[in-house]
Amino acid sequence: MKSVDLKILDARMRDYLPAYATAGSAGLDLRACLDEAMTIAPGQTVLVPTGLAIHLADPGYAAVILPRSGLGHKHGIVLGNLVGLIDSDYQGQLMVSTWNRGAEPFVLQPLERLAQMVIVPVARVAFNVVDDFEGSARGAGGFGSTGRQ
Ligand SMILES: O=c1ccn([C@H]2C[C@H](O)[C@@H](COP(=O)(O)OP(=O)(O)OP(=O)(O)O)O2)c(=O)[nH]1
Ligand SMILES: [Mg+2]
Repeated sequence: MKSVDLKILDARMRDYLPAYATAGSAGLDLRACLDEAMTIAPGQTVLVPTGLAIHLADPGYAAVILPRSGLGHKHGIVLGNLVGLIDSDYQGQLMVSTWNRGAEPFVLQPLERLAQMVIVPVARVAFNVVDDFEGSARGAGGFGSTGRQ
């Protein structure tokens, strides 16, 4: 398993480090590093600190922050940026843009798990500018061009 440097920015997080819940989990839950409960009104977006920083260091990796399915589906708590992308050279605090897209106020509790982070491999490319592409089966056929069945 790859080792990633992690800084604990708030001492309370020491006992709540992100961990895989099961041997097959892809996501690491991120918690709300809050001093007190916070009510997020319908339609409101708040930036929630996690009390943690990571430094992936290797440009062949990134982290993505995704909603937790239960919070998103049942309570409308998703991400203001839809998906958060953590660059391999980012060393600042992991922040969760938290959007209540639901119809009811949502009370976010201190240390509640509010989003999840997935570490992903990244292919970085150099562009080769051309006038024409080599032919492909799809060509420029776009949305729906292969039909529905
Ligand atoms: O949900 C998120 C998204 C991003 N970040 C941090 C890590 C990321 O590396 C940095 C910049 O994010 P991004 O590149 O998506 O934002 P930007 O608006 O393009 O800002 P910048 O000009 O800093 O690149 O902010 C978070 O902590 N949480
Ligand atoms: Mg950017």
